Amino acid sequence: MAEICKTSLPGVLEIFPKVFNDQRGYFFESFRADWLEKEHVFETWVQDNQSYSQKGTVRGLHFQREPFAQAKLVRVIQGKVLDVVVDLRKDSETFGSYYSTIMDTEKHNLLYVPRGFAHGFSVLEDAIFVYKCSNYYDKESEGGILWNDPSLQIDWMVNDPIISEKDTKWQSLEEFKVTSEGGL
Ligand SMILES: Cc1cn([C@H]2C[C@H](O)[C@@H](COP(=O)(O)OP(=O)(O)O[C@H]3O[C@@H](C)C(=O)[C@@H](O)[C@H]3O)O2)c(=O)[nH]c1=O
Repeated sequence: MAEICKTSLPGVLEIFPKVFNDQRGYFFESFRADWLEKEHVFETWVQDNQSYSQKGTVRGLHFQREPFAQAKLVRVIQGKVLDVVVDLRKDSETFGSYYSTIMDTEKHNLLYVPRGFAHGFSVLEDAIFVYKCSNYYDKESEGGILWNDPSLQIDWMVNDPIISEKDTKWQSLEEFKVTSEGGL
């Protein structure tokens, strides 16, 4: 059975599947609804996404606003990333804190990211990143926080990252707090 671990941010779960290795290769269960149900999380996943990124890329930090807010269940199927989530939930005791973890194809770990978090990752080895979303993509609902926000002090473990133009223009956490009246 997979190991379901609470993290430093209430609601964020890290999942370590049981991997069966033998002379052919490996087998593991990559998704089970009951992993989350045991933690009283009930999601209907409606969209799966896949991206490929070169080593040195940073994508993030992204969220969608209500009514298109998304929970995500993320993992890598090739390569290695540093996955990062930032708590943007209004009135959360951990508002403005982040959790990061290395995701790779040895541990095959997954991260459950609830609504109300910004999410991003940096690419430590060329990576295929896949994730389930609990709501559909909606361009108008997209939001973000600057990946290198000075108050977050995230160590992304990459220098001079490859980044989209869009991701250079998000708000700082301070600006976000003001414009969102304290959070998501
Ligand atoms: C996310 C997304 C993008 N797109 C389109 C929009 C755009 O033209 C192209 C690339 O989009 P982006 O640059 O936003 O892709 P990307 O930077 O990979 O965006 C993703 O980043 C990670 C960190 C997340 O957490 C995701 O939720 C998502 O925001 O794909 C969709 O059609 N559907 C989607 O669900």
